[in-house]
Amino acid sequence: MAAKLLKGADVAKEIREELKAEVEAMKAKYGVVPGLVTILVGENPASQSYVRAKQKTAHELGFYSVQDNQPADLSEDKLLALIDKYNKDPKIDGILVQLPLPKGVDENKILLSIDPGKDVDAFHPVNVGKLMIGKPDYLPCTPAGIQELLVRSGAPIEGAEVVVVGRSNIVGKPIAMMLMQKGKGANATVTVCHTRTKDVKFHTKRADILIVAAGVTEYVTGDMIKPGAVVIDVGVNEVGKTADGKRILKGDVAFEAASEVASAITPVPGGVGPMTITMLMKNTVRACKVHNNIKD
Ligand SMILES: Nc1nc2c(c(=O)[nH]1)N[C@@H](CN(C=O)c1ccc(C(=O)N[C@@H](CCC(=O)O)C(=O)O)cc1)CN2
Ligand SMILES: [Mg+2]
Repeated sequence: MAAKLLKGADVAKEIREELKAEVEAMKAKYGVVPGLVTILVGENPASQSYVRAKQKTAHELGFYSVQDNQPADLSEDKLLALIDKYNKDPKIDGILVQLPLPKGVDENKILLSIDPGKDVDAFHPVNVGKLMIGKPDYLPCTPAGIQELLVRSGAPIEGAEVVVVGRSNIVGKPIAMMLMQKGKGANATVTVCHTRTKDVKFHTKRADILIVAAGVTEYVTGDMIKPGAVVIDVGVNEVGKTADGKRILKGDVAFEAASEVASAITPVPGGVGPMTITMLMKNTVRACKVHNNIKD
C-alpha cells in the first residue's frame, strides 16, 4: 500500500490565500492591518531561516511586519525591555521570540514577559492554561497546523486512538491536550510516549493517528506502525548536504517503510513545517481583530 501524502505545503497555501483575502477586507473596511514582530537573538542558521520565512509570509499577506535581530550576547534585561516596548506598541498585534534562545537567557522568564494578548506563539502560561481548560484564545502554531492538516484531509479524529511520541511544551504536550478536548477536530483518546516509556512500539502499533515529535531521525520504523494509520511526522533533521550545498532533511519517521504501512503520511520537508508558519499568521490576524474590536 502506498500511503496518501498529506502535503502541508499545499494546505498551508490554501489557508494563506484565505488569510490574504481576510487581511485585504480588514484593511478596506476598518483601515487596519495585522502587525507582527519576530525577535531573533543570535545567529542560529535554522532560526534565521525560520524567521526569514515568517517575515516573507507576513509581507505576502499584507501585514505590517518587523524583523528585530539582536546579538547573541544580548542581556536578559535588554531583551525584557525590548519585549516591553513591543507590548506597548499599538502597531504590533503579535510578538514572536524565536526559540531556542542563547544559553544563559531564561526562556520561561522571557515568555512570561510577553503580553498574553500578543502571544501569537501561545507559549505564555496564561495561554497554555486556557488551552488546558478548552478555552484557548490562541493555539500553538505547530499543534494547530497538525490539527488543521488532519481536519482538512478528512482524517477521522473523533474516538480515534492517537499516540504522540514526544512531550515538549511546543508540540507533544499541546497537541495531546488539543486532540483530547471536547469538540470538532478532537474527542480523541490520546497516549503520550517519551524517552522513559517502557515499550514505545506497543503504543505506536495501536495508533490510528501517530504523531511523532521525538527529535530523533527516523525514530519510528515501519514495523512500529499499525496498517492503515495516519502518520504525522513533526521532525526536521538535517542529515547532510547535496553536492550543490542544499540541506538534506529527514523526519522522525522512516518515510519509505512507513509509506508501505500507513494510509496517509506527511512528507519532510513540505508537511507540518509550512503549516506552522501559516498558523502563526492566522493567530496574528486573530490578535489584530481582537485589538481592534473587529467581530467579522
Ligand atoms: N518561537 C518559536 N520558536 C520555534 C517554533 C515556534 O513555533 N515558535 N517552532 C520551531 C521552528 N519553526 C518555527 O519557528 C519551524 C520549523 C520548521 C519549519 C518548516 O517549514 N520546515 C520545513 C523545512 C525547512 C528547512 O529547514 O529547510 C518543512 O518541514 O517543510 C517552519 C518553522 C522551533 N522554534
Ligand atoms: Mg494595530
